[in-house]
Amino acid sequence: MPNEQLRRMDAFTFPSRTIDLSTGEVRLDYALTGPDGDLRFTEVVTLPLPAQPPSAATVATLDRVLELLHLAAGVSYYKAAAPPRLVTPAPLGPAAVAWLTAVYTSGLAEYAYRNQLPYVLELTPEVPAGSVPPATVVDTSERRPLSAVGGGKDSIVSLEALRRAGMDPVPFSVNPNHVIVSVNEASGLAALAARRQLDPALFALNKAGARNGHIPVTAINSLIAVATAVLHGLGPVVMSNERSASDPNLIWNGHEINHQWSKGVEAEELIRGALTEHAGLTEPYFSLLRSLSELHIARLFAGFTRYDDVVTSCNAAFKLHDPSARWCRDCPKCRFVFLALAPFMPRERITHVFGGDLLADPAQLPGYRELLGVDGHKPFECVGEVEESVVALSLLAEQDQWRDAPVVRALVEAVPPQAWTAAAGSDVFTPGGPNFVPPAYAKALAALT
Ligand SMILES: CC(=O)N[C@H]1[C@@H](OP(=O)(O)OP(=O)(O)OC[C@H]2O[C@@H](n3ccc(=O)[nH]c3=O)[C@H](O)[C@@H]2O)O[C@H](CO)[C@@H](O)[C@@H]1O[C@H](C)C(=O)N[C@@H](C)C(=O)N[C@@H](CCC(=O)O)C(=O)O
Ligand SMILES: Nc1ncnc2c1ncn2[C@@H]1O[C@H](COP(=O)(O)OP(=O)(O)OP(=O)(O)O)[C@@H](O)[C@H]1O
Repeated sequence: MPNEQLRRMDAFTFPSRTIDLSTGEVRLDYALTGPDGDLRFTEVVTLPLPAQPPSAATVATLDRVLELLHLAAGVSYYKAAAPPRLVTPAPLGPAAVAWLTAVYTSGLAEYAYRNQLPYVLELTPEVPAGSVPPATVVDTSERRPLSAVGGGKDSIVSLEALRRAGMDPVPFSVNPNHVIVSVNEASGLAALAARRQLDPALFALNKAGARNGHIPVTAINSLIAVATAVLHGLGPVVMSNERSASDPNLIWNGHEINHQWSKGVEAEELIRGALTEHAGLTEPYFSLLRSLSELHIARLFAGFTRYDDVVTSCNAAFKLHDPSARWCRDCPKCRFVFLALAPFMPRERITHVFGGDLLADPAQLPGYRELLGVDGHKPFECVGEVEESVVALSLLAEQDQWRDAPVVRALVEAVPPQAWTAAAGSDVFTPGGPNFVPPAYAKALAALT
């Protein structure tokens, strides 16, 4: 379909959704509609099946969670055209509407900014009038947690905190690649996995030049995790989203543009509200690491050596097409994670983990200048705050093993005096900020910190 036709699309709808309980296959149908005809898409999510068939009550709760997943996973297809109308298939309560609105506006804010589509930031879903039959209340707070694993350092810290506290976590991933499989193997814990298949028609449209950009992928993975927890009779979904995920990259047209929005605390509060209101789950989901900075998490991660051969935080390793084997060693995330881990590891160990030494490579200097706030704005990537980077640098400047590394030396000269002053008074190792961690889990984390 030519791009002009895509641009004339005026609505995005959610025609149907099915689940086959004998295979775990969930089919989510979408449509872009406009004067030149409709464009249909189907995303297929395959949930792992439990040993015993689910009860009718479980299926009813699952269905409510899948209703929310259907809405969230639409962002991938909506963004191909970005029509002005978003039309939901059924009535929703106020918490679900607030969550959905934020997923399509704040969650697509980076996309809107890059494509210069300010109206996306103001999108208001059209929700049919009517009330939603109340969901049956389900309290799973005392059951084994499902711990989302992304292959990087953060989810490893959570998994270890839960394991050490005797909470018997179940690792869970969507589309686990070789990195995630190896991390799970290194943990020694039996993991669950779900499959998610985007409609190939989307890739064809992308190739033909359709609108494209970043989507709030954590919102989607989170709901697949909650659906799996419900189906398997497990407890809360434990995420590993850090404090700085809530901080925007920049402000545009009066709106915060945050690459990591669906990892932030606002998204966490909204999804919890939607799950409680719409699916009846009283303690469905929280981030264990919410009160910690990236630098603090890096210090905790350095305490575990069993994952050194497999841990990979670099996003290039998680691309659907042509992924890198592990760290690419040349992106903002590789640069930031190296900087954050370096103060807490012997130089040989971190060089082994990454397969190279980024602070010995002067070609990395321009990227590090951005991370340290010397040039440009915070990159559109999962990286910590400028202050965290400056604190990490100040720790490196005190260590014999790092002081004379070319990148460390050049950065120490480039960072302005006021940034050093801010770093000196920094609270990066003091947990803080709003969080939704239940008391028993807070104890598990405190034992680690
Ligand atoms: C791996 C990655 O970083 N991908 C981002 C990249 O996409 P790229 O084209 O380079 O590779 P693919 O991920 O293979 O995507 C191929 C196309 O498919 C579209 N797509 C992918 C997944 C999906 O759920 N829906 C889709 O429509 C995608 O747009 C491609 O056209 O650049 C894209 C554009 O900026 C990003 O959207 C891709 O990000 C992935 C969705 C992804 O999984 N990214 C995470 C690693 C990520 O960025 N996590 C953030 C948290 C973001 C959040 O709020 O949840 C983080 O860690 O900070
Ligand atoms: N494929 C996936 N399946 C399930 N959960 C995922 C997946 N990828 C990421 N997550 C979860 O989403 C959240 C954000 O992912 P993120 O990539 O920031 O974390 P990470 O891989 O644990 O650590 P790092 O920040 O070092 O990459 C984490 O809670 C992570 O567990």
